[in-house]
Amino acid sequence: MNAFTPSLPAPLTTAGIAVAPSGRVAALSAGRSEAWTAAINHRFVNELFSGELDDAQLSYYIIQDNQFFVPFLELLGEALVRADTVEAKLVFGRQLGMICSEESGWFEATFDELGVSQADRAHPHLSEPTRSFENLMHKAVNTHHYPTVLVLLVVAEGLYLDWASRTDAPEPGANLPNKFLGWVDLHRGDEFRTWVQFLVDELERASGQVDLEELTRFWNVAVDLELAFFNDVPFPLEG
Ligand SMILES: Cc1ncc(CN)c(N)n1
Repeated sequence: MNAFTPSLPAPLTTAGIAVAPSGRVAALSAGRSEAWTAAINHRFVNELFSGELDDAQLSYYIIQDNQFFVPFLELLGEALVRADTVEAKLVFGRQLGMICSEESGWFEATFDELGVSQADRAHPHLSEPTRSFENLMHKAVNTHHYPTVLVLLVVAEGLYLDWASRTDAPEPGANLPNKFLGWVDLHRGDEFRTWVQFLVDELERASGQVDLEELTRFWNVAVDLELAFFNDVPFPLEG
């Protein structure tokens, strides 16, 4: 990097999440900051913002993401079970309620709008990144280890908050169909930022005495899979 290259925002900071500079989350995120930056600035996100994704591309993405949804719910459920304070359990319970209503509603409305078949909603062919993500989430749930579960939640929610909070994102209420703007809106704003800050703070607190090596393995694979998930959406070759 030369003197004229602006430094890139560190993971989680695009939306103003506070990360202790010498803490565990900063250490975990440092190793995959390039992949994180590549994901939040992906062409998929650019064309979601501009509404240029065609229906086949958006359908491909949401069919796969709908398969991500159930293991993600189970991950949240495991976090609720393993959380060591009542306050944290309440936060997880509220977030479960939100995604089972608002987020699930966006999927259904968008499937209807795009004319996605019942077979593709329920039993699609799973892409390699979707299959690997499912495996990773099941593996994390089966550790029954709160900090490990939190690592996947921080990556999945923090990376989505970061891309949806880019300064070039369409404004709330912009003249853009809900199939695009609705997905952006679900991943930004004060409530979603507060949720991600909670996850980061919980991970910082709960991982204080934990060996970082295993957590780092989960962090790195999760960030790589987020990037692979976007890379998997078919785009015509640029030329
Ligand atoms: C692949 C992926 N990663 C994260 C999110 C946000 N929960 C998501 N919907 N899909």
